[in-house]
Amino acid sequence: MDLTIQPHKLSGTVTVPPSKSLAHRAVICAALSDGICKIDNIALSDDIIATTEAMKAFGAVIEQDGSSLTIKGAGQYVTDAKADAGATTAEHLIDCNESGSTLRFVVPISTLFQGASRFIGRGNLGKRPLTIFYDIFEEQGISYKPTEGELDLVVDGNLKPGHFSFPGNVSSQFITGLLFTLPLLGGDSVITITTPLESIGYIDLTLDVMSAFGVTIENEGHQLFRIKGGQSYKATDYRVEGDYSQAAFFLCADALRNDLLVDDLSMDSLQGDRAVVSILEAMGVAFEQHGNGLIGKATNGLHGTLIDAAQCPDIIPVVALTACLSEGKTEIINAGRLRIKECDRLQATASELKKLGANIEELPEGLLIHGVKSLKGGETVWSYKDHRIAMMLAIAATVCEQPITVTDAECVSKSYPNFWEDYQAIGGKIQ
Ligand SMILES: O=C(O)C1=C[C@@H](OP(=O)(O)O)[C@@H](O)[C@H](O)C1
Ligand SMILES: C=C(OP(=O)(O)O)C(=O)O
Repeated sequence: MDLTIQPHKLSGTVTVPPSKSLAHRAVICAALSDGICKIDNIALSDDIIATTEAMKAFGAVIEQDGSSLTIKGAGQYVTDAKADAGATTAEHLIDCNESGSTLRFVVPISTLFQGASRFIGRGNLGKRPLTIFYDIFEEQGISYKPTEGELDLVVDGNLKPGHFSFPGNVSSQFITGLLFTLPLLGGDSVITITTPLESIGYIDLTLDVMSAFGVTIENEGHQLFRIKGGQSYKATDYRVEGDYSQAAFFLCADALRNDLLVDDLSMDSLQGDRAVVSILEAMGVAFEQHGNGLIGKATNGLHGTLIDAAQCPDIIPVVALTACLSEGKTEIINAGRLRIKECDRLQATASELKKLGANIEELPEGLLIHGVKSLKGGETVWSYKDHRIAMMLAIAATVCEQPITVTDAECVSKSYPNFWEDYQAIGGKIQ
C-alpha cells in the first residue's frame, strides 16, 4: 500500500496504543500460569498475535473480548523431563511472523514443553542474531536445526538450570527469554552479562511483569541475575499501560509544531522509551502534564544535542527526524544495533530523510545530523517494510513543504494496526 500524504498540522488528543513490550510479557506470564488471567488493554498487532498463537500452541487457551484477553494458563503442561528430546518432527509450529520478541522469548520457553518446536518467520527475522541461544544449546546438548535465509528453526530438548554468560550488547531479548524460563526449572540458575547491558528498560519490564505474576529474580546491577528454580507463575489480572515507543511519534510531532495531547502515559513507567521525554527536553521542549497525557511545546525552537541510543533503540528514527529540524548539530551514538531490527534502521532513516531534504549522515554506530530550516518533501520514500520507519515518515509529512508518498505503508500493523486511522483522526491528510 502506497500513501500520499499532504503536509497538514496534527491536532487534538491521541490515545496511544497499549505497550507492545508489556503485552508480550503479560500474555506469556499468563499463559505460563496455573489458572485464569484477564489481560486488559490489548491491541492485536501482528507481533502480539504471534505471541498469543505461540502460547496457544503449548496449551494456553486464549479468548478475546474487545480489548481484553482471557487466558487459561498452560502451567500444568510444563515439564523439565522431556520424553522425546531429539525428535525429528516438530510438535509445535510457532509462526513468529517478523517479531524478534516472540522468537527470542519463546525459543527457551518451548523447551519447557514436551515435543520439538519449529519456529518460522518472515522479513528480516531470519537474519536477526540467535547465536547466543545456539551456544547455550551446544553446551547443554539441546538439539537444534537452523536454516539459512527465511527463519526456519527446529529446537528440541530441555533447558537445564546452570550458569549462563553472554554479552549485553546484542539483544536484551535473549535475557528476557531465559528469565521467563529458568524459574520454572528444578534447580537454581545464574545469568552473567559480560559487557554493559543495553536496552536495560526492557529487562526491568520483564522483571516487573514476572513479579506481578508471583515470580521473582535477584537482579545485581543488571550484570548478574540469580534465579531460584521451582517457582511458578500465579494467575492474576493485569492492565497493559500505554506505549511510550508509539507515544514517541506523537511527542516528536508536538516538538515539530503539531498540537497534540498524547494520552494514556504512565508518568512513572519503567519503559526505557520514556527517554523520549528527556531527549526532547534536552532539545528545547517543555512538557505540560494533563491527567495521564503530555503536551510538548518548543516555544523557543529546537536545538541539537548528543543522544545515546543504547537504552532506547526503537525511538531513534523519529528522534532523528526531530533533530533534522533542530538548530545545529545532533550526534546519535551507540546505535549499532538499529541495523539488526526489521531493517537497517540507520541506513533507512538516513536515506529516506535525505530524500526529503535533511542533512543526515550514517555513521558506523550512529547518525550525524545538521539541522535544516525545513524539509522540502515532494518525493516518494520507502518504509523499508519497517513499521517504525513508516510512522516516522508519516510525522515527517506533517512538516514537509510538498506532499510525500510512503510506500509499503501497511507495515504499521506489526505494532500499531490503527496507526493510519488514528493519524487521520488527528488531522493527517492521506489522499
Ligand atoms: O524486549 C522487548 O520488548 C524489546 C527489546 C528491544 O530489543 P533489543 O533488546 O534487541 O534492543 C526493542 O528494540 C524491541 O522492540 C522490544
Ligand atoms: C524491533 C522491534 O520489535 P521486535 O524486536 O520484537 O521485532 C520493534 O518493535 O521496533
